[in-house]
Amino acid sequence: MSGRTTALTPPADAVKPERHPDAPAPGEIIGTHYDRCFGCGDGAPHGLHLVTRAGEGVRVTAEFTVQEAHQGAPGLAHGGVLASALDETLGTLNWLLRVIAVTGRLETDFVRPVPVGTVLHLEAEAVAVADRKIYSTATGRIGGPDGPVAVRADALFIEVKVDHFMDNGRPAEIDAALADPDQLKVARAFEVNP
Ligand SMILES: CCCCCCCCCCCCCCCC(=O)SCCNC(=O)CCNC(=O)[C@H](O)C(C)(C)COP(=O)(O)OP(=O)(O)OC[C@H]1O[C@@H](n2cnc3c(N)ncnc32)[C@H](O)[C@@H]1OP(=O)(O)O
Repeated sequence: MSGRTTALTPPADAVKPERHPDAPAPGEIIGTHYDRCFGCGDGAPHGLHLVTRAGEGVRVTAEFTVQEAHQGAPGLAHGGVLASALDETLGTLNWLLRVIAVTGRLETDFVRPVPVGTVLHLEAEAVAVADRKIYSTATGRIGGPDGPVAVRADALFIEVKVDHFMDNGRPAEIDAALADPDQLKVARAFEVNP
């Protein structure tokens, strides 16, 4: 992690993140946390449809194919879309920690242009935890998992309770989520009781 701003430098009392004993095994696909999520949901038509796998330790890998709907300049991915792919991959790390957390800060470097049709190979790792704060870092490579880095990010996620969504989400979608048994299963996986 580059720690480019002090906000992304873990404090002295930060500890190494610990993979939860019930976390998905290395190599296992980590399912979507919400069917309509722009990052990982199957029910988001213009979404990224990211498929993420658990890695060793507190690491995940993901692949994202840049589609025509993701362009910013002709034939090239929009930077915000690439930042979303990094954000989603980083967010999935919290599954391995078994905590619900949202992005507080995301710092992104765009190193190489990413053409439409490219498969972006993403890798993320949680590097430190301090109370509710989870520090993590990610890269996106092109041309293969060992190809050159096209994008990278450092992030700070903040642990929240399920009330964060109940209190702030639009009621129509919250009610639909609570009525969906699959969504409730996801919430139980996070050990929350909505
Ligand atoms: C029915 C439902 C089922 C649900 C089933 C599960 C669903 C699972 C969904 C997961 C979804 C993931 C999706 C992908 C990841 C997103 O894209 S998440 C969406 C984007 N992010 C957001 O919307 C977050 C918006 N921000 C907020 O709501 C609030 O600012 C936060 C982040 C919750 C923090 O507020 P707070 O809880 O009041 O915390 P606060 O006391 O201000 O800060 C706590 C600590 O964090 C630090 N901090 C806070 N913000 C920042 C910041 N921006 N920069 C630096 N430090 C910060 C503070 O300085 C403080 O540090 P200490 O003083 O403890 O050292």
